[in-house]
Amino acid sequence: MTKIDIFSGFLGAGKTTLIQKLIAEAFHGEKLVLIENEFGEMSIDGGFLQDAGVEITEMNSGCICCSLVGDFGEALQKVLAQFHPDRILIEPSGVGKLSDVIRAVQNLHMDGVVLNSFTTVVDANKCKMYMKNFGEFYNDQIEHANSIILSRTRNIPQAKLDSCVALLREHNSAATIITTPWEELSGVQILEAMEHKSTLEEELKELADAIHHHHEEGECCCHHDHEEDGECCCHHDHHHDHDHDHDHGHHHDHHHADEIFTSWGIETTHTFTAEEIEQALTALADSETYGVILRAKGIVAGADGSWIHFDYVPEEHNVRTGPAIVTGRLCVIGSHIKEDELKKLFV
Ligand SMILES: Nc1nc2c(ncn2[C@@H]2O[C@H](COP(=O)(O)OP(=O)(O)OP(=O)(O)O)[C@@H](O)[C@H]2O)c(=O)[nH]1
Repeated sequence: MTKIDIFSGFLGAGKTTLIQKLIAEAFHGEKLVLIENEFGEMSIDGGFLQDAGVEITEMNSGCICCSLVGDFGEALQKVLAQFHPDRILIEPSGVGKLSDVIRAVQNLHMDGVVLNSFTTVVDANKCKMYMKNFGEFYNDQIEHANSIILSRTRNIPQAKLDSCVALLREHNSAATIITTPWEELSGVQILEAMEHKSTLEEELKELADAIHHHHEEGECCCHHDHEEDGECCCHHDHHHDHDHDHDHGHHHDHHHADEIFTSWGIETTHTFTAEEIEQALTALADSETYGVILRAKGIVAGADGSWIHFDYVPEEHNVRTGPAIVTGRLCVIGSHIKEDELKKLFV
């Protein structure tokens, strides 16, 4: 039996960090496959997972709710046949809807596979802001999680933590919520909370009902009403769909991630100093100039021969040295981002 664990969470919440901890501390002796569906031009990571002997399948094309159904099914079948893993870890894009991912997995009806857990990682400091600004995506991730794991709770003011938990509870009364800083917990403790069976069973039942309902309505995973043409928009090009909606003068309140979020990425042979990267990341907070930047990450050559690895989420960035990669690359994700201005910073 292969367990599937889904690790949802908004851009930069800490999904990869959590997976890393569980691999180091909780999944000992298990054969693991990680399927990543990054939003953006390229996936950037420091290679730690390969080092840990984890098979990685990347799916970098397209929106999760549509591409998942076909490509994802294929990717899953392939890794099952090839590796017979004990566990498949799925890390959907930070702007993917968890309900779409769960539904896509369930619709595959694969033998020998059990949906084991669906977890959402939440940055405790940004919960309120993201709920307000990106609720359609963010709240879906909260509502469908059977456990919610807060990141960055170490030095958070008590009142902020309380209000974060209260907000989460408004959207999900049943999930196990982990509020303890991860450093104080073992991976095994976290995994036990993730696998909290009773809520998972309830959640699966609710989802089964929802899927049944969904089929009755003749809707596809996009929640669009396709009665007019009887076809699921998943087979269409998204942009075509928009035209279609405009043509018929009706609008819907369901968005694809790529309608709201955009990404810009480059491969670069330029060298940078750590100070230059620091300055560039500090500048990203200026949303007038750059748009709302939600996430940036990259690995670029340092002017001194080292390699610079960096991460950015609003109000926080991290610049460090790390191993070389085959060519420098970086990626920026946000809402209404201004590529021309970003180029001035990084090109
Ligand atoms: N201080 C602190 N930083 C954290 C914590 N979790 C993650 N980070 C940092 O936040 C940044 C993003 O973490 P990731 O684990 O890459 O987040 P992700 O959800 O995989 O991000 P995406 O790449 O957008 O999918 C990194 O710089 C982490 O080191 C935490 O609990 N505390």
